[in-house]
Amino acid sequence: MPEVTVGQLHKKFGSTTVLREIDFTIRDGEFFTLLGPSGCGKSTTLNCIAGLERPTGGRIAVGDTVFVDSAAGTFRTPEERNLGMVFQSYALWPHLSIAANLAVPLKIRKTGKEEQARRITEALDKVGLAHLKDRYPHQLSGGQQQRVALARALVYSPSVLLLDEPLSNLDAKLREQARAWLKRLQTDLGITTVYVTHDQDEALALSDRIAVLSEGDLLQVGSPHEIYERPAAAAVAAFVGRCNFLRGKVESRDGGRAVIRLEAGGAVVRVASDTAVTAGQEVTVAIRPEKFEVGPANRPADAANLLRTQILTRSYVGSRYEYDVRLGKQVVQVESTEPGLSGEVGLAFAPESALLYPDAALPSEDAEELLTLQV
Ligand SMILES: Nc1ncnc2c1ncn2[C@@H]1O[C@H](COP(=O)(O)OP(=O)(O)OP(=O)(O)O)[C@@H](O)[C@H]1O
Repeated sequence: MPEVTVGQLHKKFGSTTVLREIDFTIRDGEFFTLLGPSGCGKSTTLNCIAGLERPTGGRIAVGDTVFVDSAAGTFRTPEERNLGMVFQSYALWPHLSIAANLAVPLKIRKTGKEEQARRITEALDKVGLAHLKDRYPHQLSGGQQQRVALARALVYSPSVLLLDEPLSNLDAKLREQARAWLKRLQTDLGITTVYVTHDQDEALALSDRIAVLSEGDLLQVGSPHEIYERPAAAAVAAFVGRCNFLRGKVESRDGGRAVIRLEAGGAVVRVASDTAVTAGQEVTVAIRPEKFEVGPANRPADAANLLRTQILTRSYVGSRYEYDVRLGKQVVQVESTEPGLSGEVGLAFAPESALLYPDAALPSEDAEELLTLQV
């Protein structure tokens, strides 16, 4: 299976730029996910790889085969690319049986009758539906239709599998089962897969690596662990998982740590930082809700950073409790297995478990509104 290289990919619709110089390489056999909020350009990127959109600039290649090279005027049609594609809508032909649906791409490729039958059985076996080959799409559940769509994309042995939100039409429980099944299938087949989703949990669970897009820019490419633990930008931290953003001003540096006075509550905290920040600079400190250790408000502050806060509300979410706490004029989200926290509490966090972004801008106005108390 080949690598997929996308270089300097640029796309405009009319005068609107929707992709700006996107660069990534997908490794052989990798499950690679394009993740980001609605409208960030995920589907456009996938469609450029599929050949359904013509990029305004850049280069796309699979192995040694160049699909697009804008500078050289190269553009291969979707049929010439031999990629397997599955859409959210499945796009099965309702008047054709399952076997006949799978035969369509084989007929287009002029595959012989016997070979067609062999490939159809093999592809349906892969998705566990060979016994339903004579049924029609409306006689199958949503989950089964989605498997048929996948079998139809695999039946002609594509070099790469392209999946655009394929699980979005399934209900929550089925979606989780389908996710595990899809991951097993992809691992068994070892097929290079490009997956589009706006669902961060799905991206974290399925992917070998994730590319996070925002408004046409590629913000970060990394393993799920890197994306969650070391987000390259505040916007990545905000989009993947829950995160608190605290504004502050750098007072000094202390070795590999920045000493910061927080705007909310006025506490002075230390945050590990490789980024060059200087005294007086405005920064944003990002801390995930599970990185806080909750304890008494009056314990000694020298062991770790300590924020004195007040519990506002508690929600039970099954495995843990989520608390909203007040820090100055801001609401901070905290996770704990302790059921009975109330009144004043101290939130401790290690300098290494917070993230520092060298600008005072919160990722979005929505986030700011959500996190600020109206007092
Ligand atoms: N054919 C088109 N003509 C004009 N604008 C388009 C066209 N297709 C997409 N766009 C715009 O390009 C931007 C990126 O769209 P795209 O579908 O790639 O986003 P996305 O991240 O896949 O979002 P979603 O998850 O909502 O599908 C959006 O602003 C969208 O409105």
